[in-house]
Amino acid sequence: MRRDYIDTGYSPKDTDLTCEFHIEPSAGVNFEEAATHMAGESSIDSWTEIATLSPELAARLKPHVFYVDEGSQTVRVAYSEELFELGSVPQVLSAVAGNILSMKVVENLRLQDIAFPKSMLREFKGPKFGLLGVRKLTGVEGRPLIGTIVKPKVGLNSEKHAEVAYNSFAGGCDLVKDDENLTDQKFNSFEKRAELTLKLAEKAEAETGERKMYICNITAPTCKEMIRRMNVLKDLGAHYAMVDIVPAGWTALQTLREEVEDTDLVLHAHRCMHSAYTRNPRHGISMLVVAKLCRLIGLDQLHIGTVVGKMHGEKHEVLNLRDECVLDNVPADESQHVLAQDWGGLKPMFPVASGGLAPTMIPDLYSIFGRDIIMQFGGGIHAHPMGTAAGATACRQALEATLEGVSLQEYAKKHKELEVALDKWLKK
Ligand SMILES: O=C(O)[C@H](O)COP(=O)(O)O
Ligand SMILES: [Mg+2]
Repeated sequence: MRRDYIDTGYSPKDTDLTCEFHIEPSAGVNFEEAATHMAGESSIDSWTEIATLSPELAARLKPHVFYVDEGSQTVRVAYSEELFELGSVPQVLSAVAGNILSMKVVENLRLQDIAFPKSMLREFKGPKFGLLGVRKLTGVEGRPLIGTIVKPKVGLNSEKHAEVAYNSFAGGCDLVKDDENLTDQKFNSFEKRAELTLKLAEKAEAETGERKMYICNITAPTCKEMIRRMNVLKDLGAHYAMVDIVPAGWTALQTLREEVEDTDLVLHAHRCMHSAYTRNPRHGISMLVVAKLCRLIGLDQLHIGTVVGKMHGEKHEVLNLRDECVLDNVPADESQHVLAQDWGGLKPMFPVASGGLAPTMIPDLYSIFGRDIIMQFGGGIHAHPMGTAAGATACRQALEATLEGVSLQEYAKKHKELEVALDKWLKK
């Protein structure tokens, strides 16, 4: 063993950042050796003994692998806070999810969770609005929010896009958002779409007496351009902006969060592309880590999966994400690779279920997530045989039925839009 990083007698300090990893050593490498290499490479060490690393420096900054379970291929490592730039998500990831994922000594390696110390939490603002702020802004209390994604994902011009959004609002949607791959294309420019859609959101508000929020995607090639788009939205009177968190990157998210201080926009986080590194259960970074970084940085709403829809993710994993979004104190759950996290007063995020949902799934969604969830329906609204507005109405009817404890079939007897939705999506 090159270094004494395996230290199962060590108790992590309050100021340590701790990580849980799943490790599969490569053939011929023993488990503790792989863990030692991984701990060293993610902190102070190199592939060979380095003369420039004095015993004093190593003693002060060395990682402590304080939990080792070869059977479950799990280790936990405590890192001194001194190793980190406390307010920098990119720097933390360059350390604990950086070179180590590429090392030959491991066949597979996955960062399962990071527990952040208070000293680090203090460097981040967390969400400006979060769950309670969104409830206040939308005026929706005591029930899940209903949202949609304008479909088709891309291709509609700005006028048509705004019209589809208007129909969704008029039918009963609280929120209407862009799809992840709609940004600023020739057929539908950012500026024109934002202007027309926000105008029709206002019209729908006046007609329905409900708050109607349009969530425009500001994902762009540079942070400078994203900030410009945020300011365009602010000047148009918008309350929201959406960003594709993984394609845009962590530095961009931290930059946008700073801009929220001036623009006062709620940040909706679309997690598209996360599965490039979260889906393989044996390698990469878990979605739990992604969710925690989003809360730390201060995004307000985050897609966490659907359980019953089209997106990958077992119920227990999705519920762990939900808990990490909303709880002030997350208890440790060894079997789920969840470390305890006291969020130190950072506000909860509003979890979003989106992808492959139909109004017929609302009772299941409600029993899985409860009331603090944003339910989003794309195809489940725009494919309604009576059109978009009826699709949105069917969702509101299904939610009313669920909240009243009435079956959808019973409620549909007096609610045509729901009846048609059941006919389409239940009898297939
Ligand atoms: O961005 C999303 O969440 C998806 O576009 C949802 O669309 P769907 O409901 O049609 O799957
Ligand atoms: Mg989408």
